[in-house]
Amino acid sequence: MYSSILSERPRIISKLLCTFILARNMGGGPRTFPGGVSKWKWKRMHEKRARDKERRLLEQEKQIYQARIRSHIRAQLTGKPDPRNTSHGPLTPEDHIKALANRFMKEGAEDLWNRNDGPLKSPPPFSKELPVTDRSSRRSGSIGSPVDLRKLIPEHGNLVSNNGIANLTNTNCNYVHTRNYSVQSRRKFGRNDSSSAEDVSNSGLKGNFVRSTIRNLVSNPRNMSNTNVDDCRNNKKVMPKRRRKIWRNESSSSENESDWDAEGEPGNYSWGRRLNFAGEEVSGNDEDLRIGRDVRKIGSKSSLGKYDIKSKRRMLPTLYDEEKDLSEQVELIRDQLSKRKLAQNEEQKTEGETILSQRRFDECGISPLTVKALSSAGYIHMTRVQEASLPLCLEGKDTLVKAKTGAGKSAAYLLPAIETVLKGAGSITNRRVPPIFVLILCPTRELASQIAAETKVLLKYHNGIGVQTLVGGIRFKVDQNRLQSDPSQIIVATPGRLLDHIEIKSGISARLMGLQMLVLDEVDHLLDLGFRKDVEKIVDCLPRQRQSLLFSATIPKEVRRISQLVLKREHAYIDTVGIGCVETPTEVKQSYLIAPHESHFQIVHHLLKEHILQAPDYKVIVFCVTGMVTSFMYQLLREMKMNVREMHSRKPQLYRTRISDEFRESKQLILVSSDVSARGMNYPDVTLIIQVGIPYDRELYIHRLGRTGREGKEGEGILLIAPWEEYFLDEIKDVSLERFPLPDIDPQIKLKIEDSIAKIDSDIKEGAYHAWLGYYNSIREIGRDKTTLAELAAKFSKSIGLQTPPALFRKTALKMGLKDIPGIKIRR
Ligand SMILES: Nc1ncnc2c1ncn2[C@@H]1O[C@H](COP(=O)(O)OP(=O)(O)OP(=O)(O)O)[C@@H](O)[C@H]1O
Repeated sequence: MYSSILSERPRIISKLLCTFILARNMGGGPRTFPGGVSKWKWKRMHEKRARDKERRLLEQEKQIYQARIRSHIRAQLTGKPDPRNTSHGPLTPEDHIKALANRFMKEGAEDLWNRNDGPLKSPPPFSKELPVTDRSSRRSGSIGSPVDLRKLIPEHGNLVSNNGIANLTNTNCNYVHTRNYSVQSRRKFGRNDSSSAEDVSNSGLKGNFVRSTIRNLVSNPRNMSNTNVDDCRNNKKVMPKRRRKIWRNESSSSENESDWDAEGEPGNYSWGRRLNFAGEEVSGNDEDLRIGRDVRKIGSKSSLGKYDIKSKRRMLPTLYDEEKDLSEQVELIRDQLSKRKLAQNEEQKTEGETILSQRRFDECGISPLTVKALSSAGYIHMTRVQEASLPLCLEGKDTLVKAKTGAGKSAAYLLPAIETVLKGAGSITNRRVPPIFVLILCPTRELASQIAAETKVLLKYHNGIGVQTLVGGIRFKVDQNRLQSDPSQIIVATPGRLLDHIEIKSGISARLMGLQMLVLDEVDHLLDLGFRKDVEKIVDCLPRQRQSLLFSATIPKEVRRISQLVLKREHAYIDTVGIGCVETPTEVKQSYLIAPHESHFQIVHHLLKEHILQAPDYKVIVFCVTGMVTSFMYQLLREMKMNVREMHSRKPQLYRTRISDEFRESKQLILVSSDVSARGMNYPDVTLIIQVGIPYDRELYIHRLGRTGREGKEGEGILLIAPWEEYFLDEIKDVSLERFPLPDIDPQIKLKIEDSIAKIDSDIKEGAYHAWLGYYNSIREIGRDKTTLAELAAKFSKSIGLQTPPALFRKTALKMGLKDIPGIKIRR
């Protein structure tokens, strides 16, 4: 049985095979096709071609739609020819679309072109948000129907007619699809609008999403729009909003896009949206999600760094609010501060007028006898500088004080000085030499006398306490006798004379060993080159355990530094002027006049005459640059019948003291002075200061001017300079000066002055005028011929009868860029 089956086996197998093969339905077509390809291969090839064609048509559709949009935009700009295309006029929208159709579809485009598909007459439903479209400016004459794609795609008439119309009417999806697609193709191929769809599909559209969409379209064309919309919706589901923002960051190509994006329509998540940062297509399946994650990663804050434009938006609202609150508060505080400052300024102004504070002397803990003396002198309330400095000075602290001229600085150091003496006198036990408890140094004799006089007023009720001056111009022997007969605890001295006493060992050094307080009035001047060495020597002779008080209206930076020579490291600095404020008195009107130096005498005379007319109780100081010029000016004004006095270093001390006292007490008087009266001198109620010629420096200008407007009173200051002295105005540019026009001088007065000058020059002060002119001319010559400086200096010194030229001469020369004058000692 088995053997028969085995023998029959080949036959059975062949029969079965035959049955199986013959039973198959092979279809009616040929088994092979041209080129020897099988039926299946043939079929696949055709399917592929159909897909490609479909894809191409879709691309054309998109590009034509884009062209319509562009054309629409151009339609609005009609009449504005493209500046780049100067040889041709602008195309009409129809021509433009036609040309594009020709370009995209090559053959037969003319026939395919539907004239009714001209520029968009009305936007598609989804283009409501199209911002570039100015509806009012839309051109008429075009037909409003959408592009008839049936004519463009005859082979798939049905398919595309459904889809084309659906695409246009149905949705943002397709529109966005198209736009994004174009973005993508621009990314990939640059701005090559004519790139074929094939190129695009070959190079860029490789994502599953694209493939599945096209496959879907081919297999079931009717579903195209739905498929896309569905896909879009699906995409929306899978794509979180944040990803959309990242996309927006990257795509900056169109304002439309951002608007549409903001709407959040489904179409926003179409093909174009699926680009990664490299511009590659990203599909919507799992792989896409992974890529999407990558996209997120690439676009993360850390990767974008400073280019992350969202970083600002990410600020927590609370933080932002806090910051806003804070800035509002800061503004409020600033506002309040400026108001307070204004109020303070007002207050200061009012206080400045009276210079007095609210604090009384009996509140500050000084001796009742001193308070009594103050009261009888009419001092009840402290001035501002006294209020600020007294507590520290009375504590025994080293202090550097800056306060405006006429602010009451003298009393501010005299009161602690008296207290020091009182304390020191109480602690004396059987000393053989009566100690000097307080030493006050000042630069001029007149100032020393003035300080001593003021001290005496304050010591009125203090028996046994005395003050004595040691100044030049008095016979040395007289000084010595007084020191022996009346050993005072307070000495007011000029540095030169005190040093003389120390050097000849008159016994003063021993007395100075008990010194407890050193005061430097006009400290900036005392520590200036002219005095510094003398001051240093004096300080070296003084005990280290002492209190030092330094006062001035002007304290330049270098003086602050040098003041360490005298002050302890831990000293106090009081500045009642204020940082950035000018030291000149607020109530003084300042002006300047530039005139040739030959006319200065006439101008001074004219100014004085005018002032006398305006202020019957006039009291004027005229400052001149040298003693010689001062003397000459005095002579001239006296010749012109003016009530005038002179004050300069060429006059004997007794005369100077007498004149100083007289001027202090008088009214209707003119004092012509050199700089001996410039600092510290307290001549009450001076109405006008005239400075003829530039002062040595800015500080001297302030001190000269400070002889008026004291105690907050009103005053006036005029600076009269020659044209070459104009450079000085730069040095005082922070001070507000008004320029005066040149006055018209009466020719008769002019003649009279010229006669007087001639008379003085020949009869009274031989050569003085010429010396004065020589001074100016010499300085002018320095500017012209720098090599002759030494000669000029010598000539000038000789011409004015001096051994050495004045400091101003040297300073001016230096300012003009000259080297120092060799071998000539400078005189101050
Ligand atoms: N507490 C006070 N009450 C009233 N008057 C005062 C008081 N203190 C000082 N004075 C007066 O103020 C005027 C100016 O004082 P003082 O000469 O001390 O000024 P200063 O600041 O030293 O000026 P300068 O810087 O020119 O030397 C003087 O006439 C003085 O009598």
